[in-house]
Amino acid sequence: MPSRLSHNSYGKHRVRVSKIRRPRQGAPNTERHEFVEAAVDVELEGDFDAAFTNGDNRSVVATDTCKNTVYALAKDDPLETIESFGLTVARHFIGRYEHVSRCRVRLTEHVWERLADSPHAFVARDSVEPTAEVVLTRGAEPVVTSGVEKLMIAKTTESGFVDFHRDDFRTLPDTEDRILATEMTAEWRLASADADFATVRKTVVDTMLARFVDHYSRSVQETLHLMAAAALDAAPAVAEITLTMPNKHHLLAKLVPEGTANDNEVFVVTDEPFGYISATLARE
Ligand SMILES: O=c1[nH]c(=O)c2[nH]c(=O)[nH]c2[nH]1
Repeated sequence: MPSRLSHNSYGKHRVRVSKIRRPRQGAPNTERHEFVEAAVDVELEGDFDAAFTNGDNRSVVATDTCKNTVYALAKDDPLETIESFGLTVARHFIGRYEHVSRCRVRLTEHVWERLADSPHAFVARDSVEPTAEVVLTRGAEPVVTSGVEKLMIAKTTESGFVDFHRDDFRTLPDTEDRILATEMTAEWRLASADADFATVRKTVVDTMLARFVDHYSRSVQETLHLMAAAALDAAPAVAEITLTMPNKHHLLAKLVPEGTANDNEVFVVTDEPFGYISATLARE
């Protein structure tokens, strides 16, 4: 069967790195540390066809080398944000290897919060994972997309779902009062790689959360759209935003003994199947 290699990429995923930023003053147990942790995916595209089609590895920068590179770059990069470290990694691969035409770096941060104002103790309280993706194509500007995963939000009223399509496959009744719960993923593409990533991140997340609270939700679709539109309005540095909201259903529990009332108090929480709602909003 004749075939053509139409696309290929390779790299190392989940290179887990942490860094202590040390002010380098005072005794080791008194200096005030900053502690950051991320998992880094590196993917390369370029002149690698021969490795796939001929077993010719001469151009292959080993995935093990990709892993070593992440740790080597973390020594000198302050890891100020996952976006800025992603840019450092992508620029390294494009700068050093002429046969690499595109480098895609995806990072997920594991957030450590300072504990009890200690100079060197931290706690991870939050399920939220900040994410970033940097795609650098040779000869082009880097494209930076920031995001969050596992942002768990819920409201216990001010949500309903009525008047949806009627046919003989529908069984779900209209409801004017239900729990709306989701584990949101958001990704926002920055118009420029020079953006102040941390400030934009705070603006986007705070704005979306405020919008989640401030209205009666007629559907996940409407709420998602309101949140994305508010984020675009509040953050001019964002060119496009995609939100994904799985609908984590809380279904009214049928209580025993038979006939016991359940006045919207006790619910069965279901994982699967779940509704899956997603949309992208771009600036006009
Ligand atoms: O907000 C919702 N959107 C839907 O599309 C949907 N479908 C469903 O069964 N429940 C819900 N809720």
